[in-house]
Parts: sequence; structure tokens; C-alpha cells
Amino acid sequence: MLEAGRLLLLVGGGKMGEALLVGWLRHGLAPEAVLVVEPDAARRQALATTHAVRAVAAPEELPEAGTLGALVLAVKPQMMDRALPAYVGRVAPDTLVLSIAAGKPIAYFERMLGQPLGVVRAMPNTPAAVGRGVTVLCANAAARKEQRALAERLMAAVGATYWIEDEELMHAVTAVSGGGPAYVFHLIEALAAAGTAAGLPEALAMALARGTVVGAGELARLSDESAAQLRINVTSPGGTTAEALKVLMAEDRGLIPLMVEAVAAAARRSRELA
Ligand SMILES: NC(=O)C1=CN([C@@H]2O[C@H](COP(=O)(O)OP(=O)(O)OC[C@H]3O[C@@H](n4cnc5c(N)ncnc54)[C@H](OP(=O)(O)O)[C@@H]3O)[C@@H](O)[C@H]2O)C=CC1
Ligand SMILES: O=C(O)[C@@H]1CCC=N1
Repeated sequence: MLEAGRLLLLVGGGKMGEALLVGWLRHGLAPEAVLVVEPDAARRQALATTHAVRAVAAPEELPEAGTLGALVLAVKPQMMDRALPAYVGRVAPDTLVLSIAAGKPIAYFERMLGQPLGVVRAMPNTPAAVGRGVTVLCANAAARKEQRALAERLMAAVGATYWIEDEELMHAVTAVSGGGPAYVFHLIEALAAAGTAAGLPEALAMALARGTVVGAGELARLSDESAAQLRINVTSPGGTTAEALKVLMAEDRGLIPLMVEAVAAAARRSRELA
């Protein structure tokens, strides 16, 4: 995955950082080619024992030797100002700088780390932990072919990848696929709550809701039919589902206007984090 003798430095071994790490190791990245900076002691220990990678609490503890093939930035956007200065001297023009932080634009990393620098901004999502992530990537003009290819390999290891040219779209991407898994998990909670309200025991309602979302997702993945057709396939004319969909698809108060509002709110927050 990386050129021989080069290192991948992961800054932030939290939920998303670890999900990516798992995918990379599964795709052949050698644990000894990985260094992680993670201040949380419990997480650091878990990363080191579970994945056999070297993990340190702070950049000052990193070994001097080794050329960075990739610097992957996976700390919260609000922590970035504090985290980045320590890495200025560690990136070379051929190091890939890969940020997965919401909001933060490419120009921010160019400014903080010095130019010229190959920067790729990516927005993955948590299904990356099971190899079913969706990631959108966007590179700066200085990113070399090899740096883009490395970013592609790293993100393809955890799922599907899409590239965009217009970085402004990253706010919408973050709102749709970055946070999207949370909306789907909330759909499970909502369907389970509705089942309980309809008289089902709580545990059964949750099992049915979870199984339904998982099954529908798998059907959507494997089927050639559109989402609309898959919906129609469930909806017997004059049957029960049609009654529910009259509520969910109501033009003024159905799921679409609600989702449009939710995604706009997330995109607005992404712009604020920039
Ligand atoms: N979660 C998600 O679904 C997605 C997240 N992202 C992006 O990924 C990034 C990480 O998010 P997520 O994994 O959820 O957050 P987490 O809080 O789980 O992970 C961030 C980790 O970074 C650590 N950290 C804090 N400061 C530093 C520092 N200076 N150097 C190194 N590590 C540090 C934190 O430790 P401590 O807790 O001690 O502060 C924490 O363990 C964010 O920028 C987010 O926008 C992108 C797509 C999806
Ligand atoms: O909530 C967040 O800010 C991050 C970005 C997308 C998913 N989680």
C-alpha cells in the first residue's frame, strides 16, 4: 500500500481513525509502517495491543527516523489548530497529507503546514469499519499523481470512493454520507419506538427494526432496481404500506422536507467548522 521504507503517521486514533486503520491493515499495510499519535491512554493502548501498531501520546515522542509517505489527520476539526504545528517539519513535498476532518478546507492545511504540499481532503463514514464505507475525495493542484493514487488506495481499502473537483461540495457530502449513517441508525431507533407504540415488546421491536434496515440495505446493495422500485415492490396497491407512505411521503411534512432540512443544517455546521 505504501512505498517500501515509508511510514504512515495517523494523527488521532479515535472512532474514524481506528476504522481506517483496520481497513489498511486488512489490505496489507504492515503494522510496523504505521505510527499513531493518540493522547487518550486507553485508546492508545487498545490500538497498540489490538493492531500491533506503534502508538505515542504526543508528536514529541515520535521517532526521528523514517520518511513519511502519508500524514493522515483524523482529529476533530476544533483540535486541528493545536495539533498541526508539530508536523510542519515532518512533511516532505512527496508526503501525502490526507485530512478527514469535517469542514476544514485544503487551503487551511496548505497555510498551516507550508507549501508546496500535496493535500487530499476526504470525507469517509463509519461503515468503513466493516469495509462498507463511502468516501469522497478532493485534491489540491499540487497533489502529484502518486499522492492521489495513495489517497485512493487508502480510502478504497475501506469502501467505495468518489472524487470531486469542486471542494465546496464537501459540505454537502459531509452532511449526506459523512453523517448519513447516524440518520440511518436513528431510523432504526424511530422504527423501534413506533413498534413499541404499536404494542410490540421493546426487544422485539428493536430486533425487527434493526433487521429490517439491515435487510433493506443489503437488498439495495445487491439489487439492480432503483430505490423507488424497491419501495414500490413492498407497496401492495390498497395495502398497508401505502397507508404508511401517505404519511412518510406527504409533500409538506414527509421525510423529504425533513431530510432536506437536516442535511442543510449539517452542511451549515460544516461551513462554520471551516
Ligand atoms: N465519526 C465519524 O463518523 C466521522 C468523522 N470524521 C472526521 O474524523 C475526525 C475524527 O472524528 P472521530 O474519530 O469521530 O473523533 P474521535 O474523538 O473519536 O477521535 C479523535 C481522536 O483524536 C484524539 N486527539 C485529540 N487531540 C489530538 C492531537 N493533538 N493529536 C492526536 N490525537 C488527538 C482524541 O483524543 P481525546 O479524546 O483524548 O481528545 C480522539 O481519540 C474528525 O475531524 C471528524 O470530522 C469524518 C467522517 C466521519
Ligand atoms: O459529526 C461530524 O462532525 C462528523 C463529520 C461527519 C460525521 N461525523
